[in-house]
Amino acid sequence: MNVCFAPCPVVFDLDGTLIDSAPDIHACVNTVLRLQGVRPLTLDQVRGFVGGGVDLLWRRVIGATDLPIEAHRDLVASFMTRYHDATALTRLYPNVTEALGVLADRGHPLGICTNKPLGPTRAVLDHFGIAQLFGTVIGGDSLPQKKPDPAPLRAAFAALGSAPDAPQGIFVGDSEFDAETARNAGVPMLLFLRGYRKTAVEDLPHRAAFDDFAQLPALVEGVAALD
Ligand SMILES: O=C(O)COP(=O)(O)O
Repeated sequence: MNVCFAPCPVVFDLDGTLIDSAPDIHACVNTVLRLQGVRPLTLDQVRGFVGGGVDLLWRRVIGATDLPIEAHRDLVASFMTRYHDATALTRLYPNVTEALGVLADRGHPLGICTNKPLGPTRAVLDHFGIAQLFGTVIGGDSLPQKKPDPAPLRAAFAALGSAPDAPQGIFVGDSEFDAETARNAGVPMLLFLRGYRKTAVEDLPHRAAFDDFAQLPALVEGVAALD
C-alpha cells in the first residue's frame, strides 16, 4: 500500500520522458567517433543505447564499433566535454510544461531521478525554464548507485518529504530501467509510451500508460486516489 494523504510526490525520469534528447546525445557521440576516425552511428542505434547512464552508453557504442574497451574512459571524458551543455537538438515532449504546472499548482512536490549526469541534467532544465518546478534533482552521478537500483529514486522521494524505506508517491518514466527501478523501490509507475522503451508495454511492470502529457494530471490523481 502506498498511501498519499497530501498531494503525493511525483518523480520524473528525464531522457525519453520529459525530453527527447536522443538527437543531442547522437550528435555528441558521433563527434567523438569522428575524432577517432570511426564511422558514425545512426540515431536509432544511439537512442537504443540510452537509459543506463553515460558509462553504459559508451560500453554499448564501443560494442557497436571497432574501438577497444581500454579507450572507454577517454571516450567518456571526450564525450562529456561536449555533452555537459548539449541542448540545441533537445525538445520537451508536447504538453510537458503545462502538465508540470498543473501538478505543481495542485501541491504535488516534484522531483527528477535520471541516470543522466547532473551537469547536463541541470543544463537542460535551465534551458527549458523548468528547473524551479523541481524540489529535488538526482542525477546519474549523484549517488554511487544508478537506476535500476532503487537508491536514487528513494533518495528523490526522501528529499520530497516521503519516508525513505516506504516511499509514497508516483514515478513517471519511459524505459525498462525506470519500470525496474519503480518495482525495486515499491512505488507505482506511470509509463510514457513515446520514449526509448525497447520492450513491449505488456512486458513492463507499470500502473498505467500514456502517450500525451495532457493525460498525466488525471492519471496521477487516479493513482493517488486508489492507493
Ligand atoms: O542518460 C541516460 O542514459 C538515461 O537518462 P534517463 O534516466 O533520464 O532516462
